[in-house]
Amino acid sequence: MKILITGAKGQLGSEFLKKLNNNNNINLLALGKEELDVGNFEQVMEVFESFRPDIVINCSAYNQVDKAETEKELAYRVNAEGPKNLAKACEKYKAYLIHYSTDYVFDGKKEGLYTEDDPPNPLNEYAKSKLMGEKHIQEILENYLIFRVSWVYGEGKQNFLYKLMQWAQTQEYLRIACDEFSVPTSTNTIVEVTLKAIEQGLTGLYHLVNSGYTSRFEWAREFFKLKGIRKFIYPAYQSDFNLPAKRPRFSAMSNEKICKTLGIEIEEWEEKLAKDVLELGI
Ligand SMILES: NC(=O)C1=CN([C@@H]2O[C@H](COP(=O)(O)OP(=O)(O)OC[C@H]3O[C@@H](n4cnc5c(N)ncnc54)[C@H](OP(=O)(O)O)[C@@H]3O)[C@@H](O)[C@H]2O)C=CC1
Ligand SMILES: Cc1cn([C@H]2C[C@H](O)[C@@H](COP(=O)(O)OP(=O)(O)O[C@H]3O[C@@H](C)C(=O)[C@@H](O)[C@H]3O)O2)c(=O)[nH]c1=O
Repeated sequence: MKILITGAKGQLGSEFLKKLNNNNNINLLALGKEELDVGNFEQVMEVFESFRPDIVINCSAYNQVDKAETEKELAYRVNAEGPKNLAKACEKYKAYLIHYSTDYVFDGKKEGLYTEDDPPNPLNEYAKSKLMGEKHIQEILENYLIFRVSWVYGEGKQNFLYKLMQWAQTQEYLRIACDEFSVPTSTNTIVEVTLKAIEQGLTGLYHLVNSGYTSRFEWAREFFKLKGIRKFIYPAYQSDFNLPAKRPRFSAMSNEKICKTLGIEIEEWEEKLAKDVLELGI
């Protein structure tokens, strides 16, 4: 089986590589953005023409939420045009496309966990570009799987835990939002569940997150406790930070649909975080 991974140098792409690299049944082509720019349609078609993948796992993204407000064109190129190009190529070469979207497609006004039936209403340019990416895929392809994930962390830098470690080194105490809620989700969980879904040839849109939900403040406290870092964390409000992009206050999603469909349980975020800190040194 031939699998193409795009955005392979990011935190999710790297986790897939760790898992799939030594599998003799898989012919893996993992390309970073220098080798394959998903926003370049001709380049995408060239890679498909020569490699002819059966499965494409799109880990590429423009993920800088605040910068996307001003670098709008680039954000849409990667997050909307990229998936569109990949979907067109998958349609032509009969490949199965796996793609990732975000909890930020929601506005955070629901009083409960978001399900796949809830209407999106993105608040910022990053989220609008990601929603557009979802829509392009759904319009072009039938053989696709879109997973909305949230607050992703792994062995990379594009995550909140990495930022916390940086802040802890440079600030006397931390001020962390206690009014912003979602689900911290491990790249390891995302890879495991994605591979199970691929095995079953699942198609459609699903929410894929660890179980439970929390605030940024509690997430930070739990993380520092697990790391043995004694640092005072002051509960602040989202509005204190005056960030360029608006973020939903409560975007926690339910993983019930994917769990029921695959007949699995997904670990609570605290348990998974404890394991990741211990085993991976996150
Ligand atoms: N990180 C998070 O908190 C969340 C992530 N997601 C989604 O999960 C998926 C995986 O994200 P994650 O691994 O965390 O993100 P990363 O930012 O770690 O990885 C994304 C990768 O895509 C690369 N990339 C950027 N532009 C292009 C391009 N034009 N062509 C090909 N590759 C490109 C990036 O390169 P470079 O860094 O050099 O620009 C980076 O290596 C994405 O779809 C993301 O939107 C959803 C919710 C939360
Ligand atoms: C500067 C600062 C921010 N904050 C809070 C408020 C703010 O909303 C939040 C921003 O953190 P980040 O920039 O890491 O978060 P952000 O990049 O918005 O994280 C999101 O990334 C994208 C890719 C997603 O799809 C989402 O699921 C989510 O993971 O942190 C603090 O608590 N303390 C601080 O000192």
